Amino acid sequence: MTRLTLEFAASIRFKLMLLVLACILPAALLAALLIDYDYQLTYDNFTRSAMATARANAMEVDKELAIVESALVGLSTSPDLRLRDLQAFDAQARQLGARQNIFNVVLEDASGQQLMNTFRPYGVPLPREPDSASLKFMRERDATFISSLFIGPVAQRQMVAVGIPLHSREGAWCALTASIAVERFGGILRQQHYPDHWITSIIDRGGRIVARTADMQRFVGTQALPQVRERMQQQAEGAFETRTLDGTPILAVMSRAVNSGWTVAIGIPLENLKSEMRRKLWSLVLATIGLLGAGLLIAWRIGTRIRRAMHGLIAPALALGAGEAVAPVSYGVREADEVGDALVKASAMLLRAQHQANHDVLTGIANRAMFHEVLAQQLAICQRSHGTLAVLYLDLDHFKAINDTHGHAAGDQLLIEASVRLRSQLRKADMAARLGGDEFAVMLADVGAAETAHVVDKLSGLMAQPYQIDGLALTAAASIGVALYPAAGDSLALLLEAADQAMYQAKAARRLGPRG
Ligand SMILES: Nc1nc2c(ncn2[C@@H]2O[C@H](COP(=O)(O)OP(=O)(O)OP(=O)(O)O)[C@@H](O)[C@H]2O)c(=O)[nH]1
Repeated sequence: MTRLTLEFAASIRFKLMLLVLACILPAALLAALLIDYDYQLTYDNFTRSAMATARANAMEVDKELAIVESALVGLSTSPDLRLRDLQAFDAQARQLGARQNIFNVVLEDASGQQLMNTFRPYGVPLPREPDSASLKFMRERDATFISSLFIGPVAQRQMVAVGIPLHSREGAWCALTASIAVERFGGILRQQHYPDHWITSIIDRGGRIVARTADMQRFVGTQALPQVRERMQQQAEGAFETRTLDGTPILAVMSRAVNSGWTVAIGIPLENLKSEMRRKLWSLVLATIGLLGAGLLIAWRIGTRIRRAMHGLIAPALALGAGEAVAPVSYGVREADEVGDALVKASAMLLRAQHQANHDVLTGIANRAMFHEVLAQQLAICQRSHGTLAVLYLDLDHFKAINDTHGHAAGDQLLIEASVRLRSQLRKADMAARLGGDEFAVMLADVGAAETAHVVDKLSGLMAQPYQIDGLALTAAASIGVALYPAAGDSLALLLEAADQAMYQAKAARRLGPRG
C-alpha cells in the first residue's frame, strides 16, 4: 500500500464502529418494520371490532323502532277504533304512550286531517296536513313509515315518527303514527358504554344526527360530517380515516340499519390508536440509540486497544530495521503479541546473521571483514585526532604439520586456543581477528612503538607456549609482523600491506633461525 492510500485508509476504530452500525441498524430497521406490521394488524382487528359494534348498534336502532311499530300494530287492533269510539281510543293511546315512552300518538284520515292527537286534549280542533311525506309513503306503499328527524308541528321539538297504514272494513284508509323523542335514541347509545374518546352518532336517512354520545343537545338535528354522508350514499358499511370539523384525525366506522336505513357512525381519534405504536417506536428509537452508543463505545475502546497494540509494534519494527535488539510490550491483543514475538525472533535471526557475517565461525573472534571495518574506523579517528595505532599480523608456524600429524580436529582446537590466548592479552579498545587459515591480526589502539613492542613480546612468548590438546603438548609459535600508524603508512591498505610484509619477514627470519 502506498503512502497516499495509507492516508485515506480507514482506521481500525472506524472500521469497528462501522461494523457496529452494520449490525445494529438493520436490526433496528427490522424491528421498526415489525412494529409497523403489528400496528397494521392491531388496526385491522380494531376496525373489525368497531365495525361489529356499529353493526350491533344499528340493529339496536331498528329494534327500538320495531318495538314502537309493534306497539302501534297492537293499538290498531283496539275495538274502540273499530267502533269509532275515538275518545276511548285516545285514552288507550295515551296509556300506551306513557308505557312505551312514546311522545304522542296521532290518528289521521286519508286527507291528512288529524282525528286524534294525544299531545292535545281530546276534542280540540286539530290541524290537517294533506301532502305530508309520511301519508304519501304509507298510501303508495301500504307499508310502515319511519321518518327522518323532524320538528313536530304541534310539540315544536325534534323527534322521529313511526307510522302504520290502517284500513277500515268499509275500505276507508287512515294512518296511526307514534312520535318518539330523540332522547330515546340517546338512551340506546348510553347503554353501550363506549370508551370515553369514542364519539358515536345515530344518523337518519337524510344525514341528520338523531342522537350522539357527546354534546347531544348541540349536535342533534345538524348534518353529519360531509365525508360520512357521502359514504352513507355509497355503501352500507365502511371504515375510513377522515377529520372532524375541528380537524381532529379520526377513524370513522359506520353501519347502516337494514329496516330504518339509519346509520350508526363511530368516530375514534387516530391519536389513541397511534399512541401505542408511537410509544413502541420511541422505545425502539431509544433502545437503538442506547445500543448504538454502547456498541460504538465498546468498538472505540477495543479499537483504541488494538491501535495502541499496533502502534506499540512500530518502535520494535524500526529497531529491527536498525539491527537493534527488539523488546515489544504486550498490550493483551493476541495477534499483536504474535507479531511482536515474530519481530523478536526476526531480530535474533538478524543479530545472529550479523554476527556470523562479522565473526569467524571456528574461533568466534572477528573475521577479516570486520577487522578491516573496525580498523578503518579507528584509523579515521586517529587521522582526525592525530592518534596512533598498531597492526599486528600473526601466522602460526608449521601449523600444516599439526594438521597432518594430529588431524584436522586437533588443528581446529589449536586455532581456538590460539584466539583465546590472543584476546587474553588485549584491552577493550584493542581487537583480535582471524584472517583465515592459521593467520590472525591484532589492532592495538592508541599505542606507540614501545608499547607495541612490549605487547608483541608478550604475545610472542604466549603463543610459543605448547597447547594441551588431546593429552598432547603441541607447539605452533607465531610469526608476528608489526605496522605502526602513522609511521608505516596513513591508509588502511598501506598499513595492512606493511604488517603483512613485516610478518613474512619475521617468518623468513625464523626459518633462518634454529627451527627454520
Ligand atoms: N585445522 C585447520 N586447518 C586449517 C584451517 N584453515 C586452514 N588450515 C590449514 O592450515 C594450514 C596452513 O598452511 P600454511 O600456513 O601454508 O603452512 P604452515 O605449515 O603453517 O607453514 P608456515 O606458515 O610457513 O610455517 C594448511 O594446511 C591449511 O589446510 C582450519 O580452519 N582448520
